Amino acid sequence: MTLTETQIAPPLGGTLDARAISAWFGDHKVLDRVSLAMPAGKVTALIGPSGCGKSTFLRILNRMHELVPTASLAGEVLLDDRDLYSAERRVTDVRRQVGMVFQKPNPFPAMSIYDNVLAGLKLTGTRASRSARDGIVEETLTRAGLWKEVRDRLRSPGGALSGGQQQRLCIARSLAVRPRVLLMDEPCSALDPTSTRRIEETIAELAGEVTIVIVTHNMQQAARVSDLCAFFLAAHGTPGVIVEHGPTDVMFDAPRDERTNDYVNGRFG
Ligand SMILES: Nc1ncnc2c1ncn2[C@@H]1O[C@H](COP(=O)(O)OP(=O)(O)OP(=O)(O)O)[C@@H](O)[C@H]1O
Repeated sequence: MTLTETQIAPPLGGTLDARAISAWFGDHKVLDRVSLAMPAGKVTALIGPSGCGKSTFLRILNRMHELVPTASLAGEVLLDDRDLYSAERRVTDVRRQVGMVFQKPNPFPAMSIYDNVLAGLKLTGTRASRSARDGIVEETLTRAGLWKEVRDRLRSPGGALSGGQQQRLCIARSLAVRPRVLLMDEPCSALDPTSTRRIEETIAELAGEVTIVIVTHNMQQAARVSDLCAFFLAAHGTPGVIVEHGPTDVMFDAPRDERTNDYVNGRFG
């Protein structure tokens, strides 16, 4: 694939629809028939106590779960009505369309900021002219809220940035391959409050353009950044299920289930 300047406009987010997802590590079942629709351009937060399967569910959404040798799953994940797990679907294509930002910022530390942004494009074999590359770097760093801070030092190593800047660089790197969906697994848990707030602003700016699914333990963060919330729970060694999901304001102000109410108000977990 060769990119031209006209092709670097951001695509609109896609709708993800997970249907009856069960997951195992070996014979340990960790999710039981979890269904969740994650609407295009919205931010969906996955909340719940440790070990209830949120990260596993997230990693199923871009086929990273299958990287674990003992892992298996049942159910289907549709991206705009097409199953990510169908036989004709290439896993590299799935991971390009459904990007991932991890808990710990993981830029290539010795690689320049400029090359870090383009690293995913190189991996997918995408060729681009010099001016198209410059355009992608500026556009994605701008969308990730980092451009103004790094525009004068694009050739500096990614590892020289602060933790919060590194995380925004990783967001820019994810955006450079033009994903329809961005998965974020506790993206702020390694960051200070100021950097956390900056990432939250970035999420707000990206919403609408990209569908975002974020795992967070921080209830204030879930309330601030998400449109929709899903509350996961795994009771007493049983596999994780979604107890309740819906608009974030309802989940926080008027949940239907007492367990949701207790969790969002910090009474367990
Ligand atoms: N690679 C793995 N191999 C075996 N078991 C795993 C693996 N990853 C996760 N598990 C198990 O799957 C279950 C769900 O873990 P998962 O990390 O998805 O939960 P979580 O809700 O994201 O937890 P946390 O909030 O602590 O990150 C746990 O029992 C965990 O021990």
